[in-house]
Amino acid sequence: MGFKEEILKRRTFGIVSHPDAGKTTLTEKLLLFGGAIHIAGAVKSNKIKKTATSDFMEIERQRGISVATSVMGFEYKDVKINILDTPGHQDFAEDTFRVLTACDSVIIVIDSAKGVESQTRKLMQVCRMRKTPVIVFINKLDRPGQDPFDLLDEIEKELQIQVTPLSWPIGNGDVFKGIYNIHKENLCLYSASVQTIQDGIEINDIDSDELDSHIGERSASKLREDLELVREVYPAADREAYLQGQLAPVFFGSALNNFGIREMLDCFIEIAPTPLPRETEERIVSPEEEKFTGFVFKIHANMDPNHRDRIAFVKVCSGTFKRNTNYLHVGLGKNLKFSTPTAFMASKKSIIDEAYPGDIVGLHDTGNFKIGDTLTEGEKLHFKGIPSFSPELFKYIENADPMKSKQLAKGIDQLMDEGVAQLFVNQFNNRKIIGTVGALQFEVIEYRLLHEYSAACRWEPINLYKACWIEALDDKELEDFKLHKAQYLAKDKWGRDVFLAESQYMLQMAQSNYKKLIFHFTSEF
Ligand SMILES: Nc1nc2c(ncn2[C@@H]2O[C@H](COP(=O)(O)OP(=O)(O)OP(=O)(O)O)[C@@H](O)[C@H]2O)c(=O)[nH]1
Repeated sequence: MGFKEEILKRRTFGIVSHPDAGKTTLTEKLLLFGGAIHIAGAVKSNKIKKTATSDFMEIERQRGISVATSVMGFEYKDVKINILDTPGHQDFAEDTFRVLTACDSVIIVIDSAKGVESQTRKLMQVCRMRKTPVIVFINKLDRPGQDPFDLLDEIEKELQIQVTPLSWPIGNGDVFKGIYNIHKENLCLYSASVQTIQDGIEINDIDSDELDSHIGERSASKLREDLELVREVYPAADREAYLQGQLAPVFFGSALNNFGIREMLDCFIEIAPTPLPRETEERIVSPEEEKFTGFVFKIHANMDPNHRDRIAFVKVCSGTFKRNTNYLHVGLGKNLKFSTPTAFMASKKSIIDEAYPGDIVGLHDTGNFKIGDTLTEGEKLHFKGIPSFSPELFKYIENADPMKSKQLAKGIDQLMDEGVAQLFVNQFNNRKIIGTVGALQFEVIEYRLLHEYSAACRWEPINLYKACWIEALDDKELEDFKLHKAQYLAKDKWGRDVFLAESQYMLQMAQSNYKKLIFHFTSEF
């Protein structure tokens, strides 16, 4: 197979959801279609349950598992599909945002009873920023849920995207009868007891009695009414609009019962984008370019505390990645070669000789990589689009063991490279502030510093509302701001100016007093 065909064959996407909506279950069922796994239950959830907050062994164990489940590849109808799994727990949402930067499209799972939840909203915000094509899977139709029209309304309103249903549910909960596949114009009947996947029944004319004979008169007339309304209210499927991130096809089903998934998967391989061009600070890189480029979007620490090595996940953006070949690590300005690059097929890892655009390669790393690093065949490129978000929680980190200050500094450095949390250094007093999305991260950092770096840390409270990246439209105003707010200024890991706002009021005051400064909640603007 030629290089071009290899690219056209690939679809790399992420599955995201609010915890418990059914992401892991859906992933597992998708893998079953690919024949990548043969039994249900083979994919472990990498969820960290709330009850495990202080159970560090559990966290460690989970971290180990999610190395294998972070990336899963499988083939379906001659298409090579790479699924990127994302942590469900919101304390690790930052990790999810970064994984999204390596996806060419996204499937969002929504619980039909709960509708759009907080995490979904946040994740969609990232997709919108990046104009990522999105497919929505409304799950758990076997349980009582909301009216489908209400759900679609909520999705449009809350996620700010137009939708077009491509399948339609017939009832839900105890009276769930199946779905009508609008895309293919056929009927799939649901049976809680029969889990094998049935072929859809072709219904050429939904006004025919045939429909009644399958689902009963009442459901048939309700379905006809619903479909008429669907046609009137929602735009027709439009691949271009989907690819632009403006229109989300919606499917209904039950992941647990493997129902409604094939319909989505068949549509997915038809419409989902092949590997997309990527923006770098210097130029746009097209996947068809001959020379290899890629970037690190995730770093995973290994389980074994005696070996400090980690796995850096690299998304291949262009050209062919080859084993044992020298590549330029642009950040370090140094050539590196990799003798054991790994690919992830379902839950097993294997060493590969080559990888193509769209693929994810795992590289053993002894501390060379940080998130966002670029590898090329010599060109100095910097891939854009790895955002940091203003954390929700902040604490000063202090050294609790003066004999180990070097270890602590190194540990903090490496954990930040991994993207476990964000470090801000206050420019006024030089104190280090760690910002996280959730409380669990502080515990993880403390635990890992101790066990992986033999360093002890202590947390001290700091009263902060937000850390905002400053964009100055006027240098004078920035200077003036820095002079007056010296105590509240910090640098992030990249040396960018950050304003530490103690309260919403303080931020609003800054915004109204300094009109030519823009305060951003994400580092990418
Ligand atoms: N009734 C029903 N339950 C489902 C369905 N899909 C998933 N579940 C259940 O919902 C719960 C959560 O499913 P998971 O797949 O673990 O959810 P998740 O989104 O991966 O959760 P996180 O890993 O926390 O993000 C599990 O108990 C599943 O068995 C479904 O279609 N119907």
